[in-house]
Amino acid sequence: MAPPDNEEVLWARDLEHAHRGSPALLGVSLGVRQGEILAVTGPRGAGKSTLLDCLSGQLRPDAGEVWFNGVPVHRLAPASVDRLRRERFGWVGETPRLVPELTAWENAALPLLLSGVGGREARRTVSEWLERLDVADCARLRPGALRQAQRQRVALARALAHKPDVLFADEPTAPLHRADRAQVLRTLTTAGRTHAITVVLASHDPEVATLADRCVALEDGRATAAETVEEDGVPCSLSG
Ligand SMILES: Nc1ncnc2c1ncn2[C@@H]1O[C@H](COP(=O)(O)OP(=O)(O)OP(=O)(O)O)[C@@H](O)[C@H]1O
Repeated sequence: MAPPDNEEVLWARDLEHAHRGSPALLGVSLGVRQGEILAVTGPRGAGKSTLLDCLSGQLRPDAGEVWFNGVPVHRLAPASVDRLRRERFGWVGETPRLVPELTAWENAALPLLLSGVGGREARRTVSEWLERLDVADCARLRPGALRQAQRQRVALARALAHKPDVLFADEPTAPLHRADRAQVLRTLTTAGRTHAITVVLASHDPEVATLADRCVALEDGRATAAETVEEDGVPCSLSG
């Protein structure tokens, strides 16, 4: 069955998944509108990462459906999932996985170059993102010479430079100090808003909800609350 609401770029119904017999998702349904910033909150082990993995096609759920723009992600062949993820999705995780032999600029440009964008255009686009993310002066350095916060910003530039339809961010600020955390979160959500990129942002930090349009709270693999965040940034509850 196709998703009922065409405004929802991403739609999931009754998702269930267990890791080696241990249940991680127990019937989660949600929809994300084009350009919306959705926070997925909940304590450690609540199922946030499993949900993002299923939504982004990295994990095939045991049961349930995931649709992206009318495409049944849960039924796609691995090669089609890879293509979807490369061309339409961006991903930033807890640990910035950069190629150690490449400079910050080359790392951030990889998805663009792999998708056939010319060197000059890739250079311009990536330079703009590195500038926006305040790491332009690191462009020629390799990851080993960067601080963790700088590496995470480069990973963010890589995830955003090809202007994905959906950016998935799974605990993107977990390894950062408090000041860096706030700045990276703000940069990420601002980038989403100014470029109409849909953002699905998972974190156990309730502060992320203050930056989102809406919040889904998970607990023990179930959605316990789905709330619209007020303009003054009232966070959604964690317990429903
Ligand atoms: N690869 C795995 N093998 C076995 N169990 C797993 C695996 N990944 C997750 N789990 C279990 O599935 C449940 C949900 O984990 P998940 O990582 O999705 O939650 P989370 O909310 O993202 O937690 P965290 O904030 O700690 O990452 C937890 O009980 C976890 O221990």
